[in-house]
Amino acid sequence: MESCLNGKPEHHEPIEVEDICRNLQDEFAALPAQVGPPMRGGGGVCHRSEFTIKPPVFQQDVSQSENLQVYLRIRPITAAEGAESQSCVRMEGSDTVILRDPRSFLTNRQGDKPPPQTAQRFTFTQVFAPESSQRTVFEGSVHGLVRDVIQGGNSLVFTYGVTNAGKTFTFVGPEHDSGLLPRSLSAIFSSIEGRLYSRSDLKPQRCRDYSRLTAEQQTAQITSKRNLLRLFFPRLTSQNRRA
Ligand SMILES: Nc1ncnc2c1ncn2[C@@H]1O[C@H](COP(=O)(O)OP(=O)(O)OP(=O)(O)O)[C@@H](O)[C@H]1O
Repeated sequence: MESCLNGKPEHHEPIEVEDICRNLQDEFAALPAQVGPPMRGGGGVCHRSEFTIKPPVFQQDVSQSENLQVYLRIRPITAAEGAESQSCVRMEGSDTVILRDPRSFLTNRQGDKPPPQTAQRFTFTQVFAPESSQRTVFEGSVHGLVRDVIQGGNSLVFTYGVTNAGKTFTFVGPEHDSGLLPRSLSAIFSSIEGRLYSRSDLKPQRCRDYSRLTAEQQTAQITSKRNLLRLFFPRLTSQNRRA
């Protein structure tokens, strides 16, 4: 840990991607073999009617009143991933998911006897199902934070997940179905509509401070901004001059 914090971790042997994959699978199976209460498979997602649940390894029990809120969005399974992948993830209420060991599906494909069904339970502030719309995710997660920011609060929002998990889709989204960032900006700009200061005699300084400009300083500012625009967008500014 120390070497990670102080700089690049030292690797004595080359790490191969295949090794990492194998290790992760072993980790899944190497949990303490404590058997939890049997659970009825509901919603038609689980193939078996019962399976054992191992004790949670990551129980992030985050209440709304805490500063840190962790949301999980499950994206729809793609055709390439196959419908059977859907069976790996099952929602239990609005804040919990059950993950099943994917090896059981792989072994089934090869015709071997499937290993005992094992699962892990993860709890979040809220879990969004694959069919959740961008609007539902925004209103259920970030909307309240944006309101706080408009009132002067501070918030940090980030997405975290493996490649192809849906981070960009959730954060930015396609043009016709915008994600968290455009929705947040739209809420912020709507909130200041009609309250914009239209004169150009204030100049922001550092973070929160500002200075009032004299008439000469305003002229100098306007000239320097026009020059910059001409430099970067010569065609646009010459069209404006003609109009
Ligand atoms: N909720 C969703 N509904 C429909 N399609 C989705 C959803 N989430 C992700 N996708 C699709 O899944 C694919 C991967 O999503 P995305 O590019 O957002 O992943 P990512 O986590 O940003 O990946 P990377 O880290 O590699 O950039 C994209 O084709 C995206 O359109």
